Amino acid sequence: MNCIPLMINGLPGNVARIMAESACQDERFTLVPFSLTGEEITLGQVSVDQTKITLLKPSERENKIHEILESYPGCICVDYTHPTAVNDNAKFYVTHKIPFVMGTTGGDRQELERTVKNGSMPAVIAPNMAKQIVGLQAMLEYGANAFPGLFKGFTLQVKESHQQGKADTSGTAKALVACFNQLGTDFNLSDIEKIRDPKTQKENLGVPEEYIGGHGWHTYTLKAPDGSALFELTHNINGRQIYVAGTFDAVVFLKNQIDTNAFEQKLFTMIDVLTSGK
Ligand SMILES: NC(=O)C1=CN([C@@H]2O[C@H](COP(=O)(O)OP(=O)(O)OC[C@H]3O[C@@H](n4cnc5c(N)ncnc54)[C@H](OP(=O)(O)O)[C@@H]3O)[C@@H](O)[C@H]2O)C=CC1
Ligand SMILES: O=C(O)C1=N[C@H](C(=O)O)C[C@H](O)C1
Repeated sequence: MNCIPLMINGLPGNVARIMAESACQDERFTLVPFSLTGEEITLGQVSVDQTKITLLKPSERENKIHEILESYPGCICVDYTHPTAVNDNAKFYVTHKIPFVMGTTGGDRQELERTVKNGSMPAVIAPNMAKQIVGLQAMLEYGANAFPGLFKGFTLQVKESHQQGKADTSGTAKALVACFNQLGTDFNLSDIEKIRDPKTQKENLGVPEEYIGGHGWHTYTLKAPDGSALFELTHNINGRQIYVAGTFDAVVFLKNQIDTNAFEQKLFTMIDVLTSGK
């Protein structure tokens, strides 16, 4: 397979950096030496491995993108930016006919889906790229479709803990709540408990010190109305490395879509990627 040119957007952010470093070590990809960044970023360049990556602010990117696409034909974008950037970035990719993986959470998700469906290139959008969590999500979706109302009358409590700088409520938690509600709970997204205080994370939850700055710990608790039954689902992720393999599978999945079909379907999730087995 020829190397896929990969443009990782969101540098110098935390997840984008791990993706870019991992892409440099992965012979399936060529890292494109440009990255979309935020308007406030003062850095002009960052170094990843031996590669110098030029950062492009929203006000600069239109002038540069044609040259980038000419130099890196077949380029695929990976977006780990900011919830406030999701919709504009998606429109940018669609306008320039760039297939993309949207790992960034937040924004207007319905508008995001419409943007992709009205475009001409495929995209994978998922609030969680960790394959094991995607699998768990698929199992819950299966359960919700097969046994709707199974937990009717049960109460649901949702707690998610992330690094203090996380801008939004966990997109993963929101996606799982949708399954639990189909299973019969009546839970409002605004009742998700966001834990962002490092002291609480360390002392009450037991998040290891070295991961206070980068973790995603989630617990969903279902209780029977009379208190006689309790079910709990927990997934605790330390660090961010786990998101790399799924993201890169999504890129290869998109490349296969482009090579093999006429894009009847443009919008894909990580469950599609996992199901494809590629
Ligand atoms: N799907 C998944 O599996 C996962 C998703 N995520 C999601 O990825 C996103 C990024 O997380 P994380 O790296 O921790 O966040 P960070 O805040 O560390 O990084 C985000 C970066 O994006 C930059 N940015 C802001 N606006 C734009 C813009 N318009 N275009 C491009 N870049 C921009 C920020 O710049 P500035 O600092 O100036 O704002 C910052 O450098 C979050 O939404 C998070 O929830 C995280 C992990 C896994
Ligand atoms: O910001 C993060 O860190 C994460 N964001 C995603 C989310 O909002 O669910 C995925 C994971 O929890 C890490």
